This record gives sequence, C-alpha cells and structure tokens, in this order.
Amino acid sequence: MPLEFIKSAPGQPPEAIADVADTVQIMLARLSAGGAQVALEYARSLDGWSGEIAVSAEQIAQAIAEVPQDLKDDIDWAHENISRFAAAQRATAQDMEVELRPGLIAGQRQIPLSAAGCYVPGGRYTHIASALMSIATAREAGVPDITACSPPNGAAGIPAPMLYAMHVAGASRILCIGGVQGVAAMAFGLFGAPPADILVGPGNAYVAEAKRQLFGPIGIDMFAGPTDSLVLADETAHPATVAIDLVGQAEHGATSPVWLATTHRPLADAVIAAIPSVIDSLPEPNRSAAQAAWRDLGEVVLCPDRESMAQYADQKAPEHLHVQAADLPWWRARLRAYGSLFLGEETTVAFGDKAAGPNHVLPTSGAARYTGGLSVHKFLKTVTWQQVDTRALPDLARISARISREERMEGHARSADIRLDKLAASAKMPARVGG
Ligand SMILES: NC(=O)c1ccc[n+]([C@@H]2O[C@H](COP(=O)([O-])OP(=O)(O)OC[C@H]3O[C@@H](n4cnc5c(N)ncnc54)[C@H](O)[C@@H]3O)[C@@H](O)[C@H]2O)c1
Ligand SMILES: [Zn+2]
Repeated sequence: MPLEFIKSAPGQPPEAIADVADTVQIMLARLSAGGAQVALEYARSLDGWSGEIAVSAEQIAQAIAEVPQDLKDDIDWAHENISRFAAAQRATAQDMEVELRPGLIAGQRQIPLSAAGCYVPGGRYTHIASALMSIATAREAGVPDITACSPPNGAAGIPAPMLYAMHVAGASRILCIGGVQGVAAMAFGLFGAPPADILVGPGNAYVAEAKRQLFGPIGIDMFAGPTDSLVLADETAHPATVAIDLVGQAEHGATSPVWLATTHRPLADAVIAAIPSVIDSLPEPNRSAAQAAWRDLGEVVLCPDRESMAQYADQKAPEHLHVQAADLPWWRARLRAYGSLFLGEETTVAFGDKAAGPNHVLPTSGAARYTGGLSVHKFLKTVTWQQVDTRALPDLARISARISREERMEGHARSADIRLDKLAASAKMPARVGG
C-alpha cells in the first residue's frame, strides 16, 4: 500500500540562491582586501550600526547587572545541561595507542582547535540558546580562544540577555557585528580576534553562504539551510499537541518545512483541522511566518504501517524528528536519518531548541543522511601518529618498497631501502646493537 498525501506541499518559487552567492562573493572579496574598514561600512549600511564592534568588559558587566535574576537562572540552567552533555561527549573522544605488529605502534590524539568563531544569529529573533549551543560546546571541547559575534538589535546593540549568555558560555570576546561582515571578522581576524580555525553556528542564507565560500582554508560545522521538522504519530498521539508542535516549528520562517507522517487517518484529519486556529492565535510576525511555512511547505502523509513511516523518515532525513507513538524503543533502534531525535509526547523540539542539552545546531535539508549536528567532535582534530622499532622495520620497509615500486614511485621505495640498509649495517656492528 503506497503512502497517501493528505496535504502535500505546493512548494515555493525557487529562491534567488545565485543572487545570494554573488552578493556574498563580492562582499567577501571587499572584506578580504579592506578588512575592518569595509566591515564597518557594511555594519553601518546593512544594520545601521556605527558604534564599537568589540563589546567592552564594562558593557558585559552592565548586561549582567541588567538581566533579571530569574532570566539569568533560566539561562544558567540551560547552559548547565548543554555543558554537561558536551562534557560527556568529550569523554567519549579518546586518545588511543595500538601495537599493530611487534615493534609497530600507532595512535590517535584528540587535539582541540586553537580558535573558534561562533556566529549567533540575531536578525528576526534573539537566539539566546544558539549562543549557548555553539560557545559552550567549543569550550567543553577545549578550544582556548572563542570569538562570538551577533548583529546589533537596533541602536542598543546586542541585547543584554544575549551578552549574558555569550559571556557565561565562555566567549573570549564578543563582537557586535552580523551577517557576512561578522563571519568575515572572525575568519580574517578583525577587531582583536585571531583568525578562526573553524566557523560554526546557524544563520540566514547570507551567513550560511559566507561560511560555505570560506570553507577550505577554514573549517565549518556544516552548511545549514532553513530549519525543518518531522513528527511521526500513531493512534496514541494527541492532535492538539501535534498541531501545536508543527506550528511551533513553522514559526521559524516561511522557508521552514514541517511534516507529519501517521498511520492513523483520524489523527491526520484532526491535526489539519486544528492548525489554522493554532496559527491564528500566534502574535505577528510569527503568525505570518507559520502561515506561509504551513501553506507552502507543510506536508501530511498517511502511511500503511510503522515500517513505511520509518522509511519515509529515513528518506526525509529531517533536522528534528519527533516520535509521538507507542513502542519508543522500537523507533529509537529503527530510525537512521535525523539531526536529533525526540522520543515520546513528553518531550518536544522546543525543549531541544532551548534547554534540554543535546546541541540544536543540526543538519538541515536532508544533510542528516550524511552528518550529525554540532558536537565537541567538530572542535577536535582526531590526528594520528606512528613509531617503529627494529623488530617491525624489516617487514615494513620491504613491503612498503615493493608496493612503492609497483606504483612506480621509486623515490618512496628508496626511503624504505635506506632504512633496511642502515639496519643491515648496524647488525654487522654488534657494539651498536646493544646500544
Ligand atoms: N538550525 C538551527 O539550529 C537554527 C537556530 C537558530 C536560528 N537559525 C536560523 O538562523 C537564521 C536567522 O536569520 P536572521 O536573518 O534572523 O539573522 P542572522 O543573524 O542570521 O542575519 C542577520 C544579518 O543578515 C545580514 N543581511 C540581511 N540582509 C542582507 C542582504 N540583503 N545582503 C547582505 N546581508 C544581509 C545583515 O548584515 C544582518 O546582520 C534563520 O534562518 C533561522 O532559521 C537556525
Ligand atoms: Zn525550533
């Protein structure tokens, strides 16, 4: 029995992706040549900001004093969960050493990057949680120098709760600058920051494209598009809850798809019936964002059984995957493609977005087929080493030389030969063998 699309997504006219790429390319070329001066020009023309870019210690102290204590407590609580999760993750990334043959030992080391640049989006919403997700994870990985940047919110600059979150998460410095110029400031090392080894964090199409174009000499976490979410629900799910969860994630913006797959037609019908009033009850501009996302990209699919529901999920590879169905252990073992998995009706994507602990910077647009989200591993280099003594040397040198010659790489073969020759020579001089 095939899937039945109860509500399909008409889609949107293709975005002017080429325009964004061209704009970003021109901006990065100018920023690379002109540095801070050009960044200041863009900050002024795009964000109306002509204040200081580097946030001072006094401004941070003032923000800490200004933020109400209960909000600070909430941010601290979320920060603690995110840090604990990252620290537990760090403990799984181990150095190791193995003797592959007698006298041939090799190992791996986990080396933190020296400098990270964390982009914290700021345009439409104040993404406090994004600051915690990127900065605290870099800190737990052991990155010694962390720059965080975020665009100004009007004349007041970065909002005080955001500054507080960036500070407690462990930013070494904070830059009040956003968009391509913010990414460039961290990449090129402007306004007192060292050039970043890696650029992480979500952002709009300009931010994502700037990171993509800079990738190569600089690392990035991933190429992130608009956020997306899929709910899998059976007859045990509650339509009102599912409807609120779908609308909640559609609030991210008109380009953020939300999908529902279910084995239970009455649930699909009830959710579709409930969604318009849930959207209408939101304040603007969230209402318009959710309305457009649902109208153009919302999808509801009826599946004949749970296995075909799982196949649909694997094929979508959503950023957020939420199971509101019976037998959660079966789902956790079966599902194979998602950025982060939410098991059961008691949890929700909003928990993961804000405060639960696992990172919310996740692969979008199907990238979950090949990668997970931001983790301490993105801030660590797993590097290897090897060392050989005379027990392993003869076999290793002969075999390496033979493979080299088979590949017609004579120079390589001679690097092997000279070691065999030296070994043979020292074997004839018993005094040296003993050391
Ligand atoms: N996936 C996640 O984990 C996650 C989490 C939070 C936010 N997000 C995403 O972050 C994004 C936030 O976007 P935003 O725009 O609100 O904030 P943003 O900080 O990403 O971008 C704002 C900046 O965009 C630049 N900009 C705007 N228009 C421009 C133009 N025409 N040319 C050049 N530069 C321009 C401005 O300089 C401004 O500083 C959203 O797409 C949201 O979905 C994702
Ligand atoms: Zn969200």
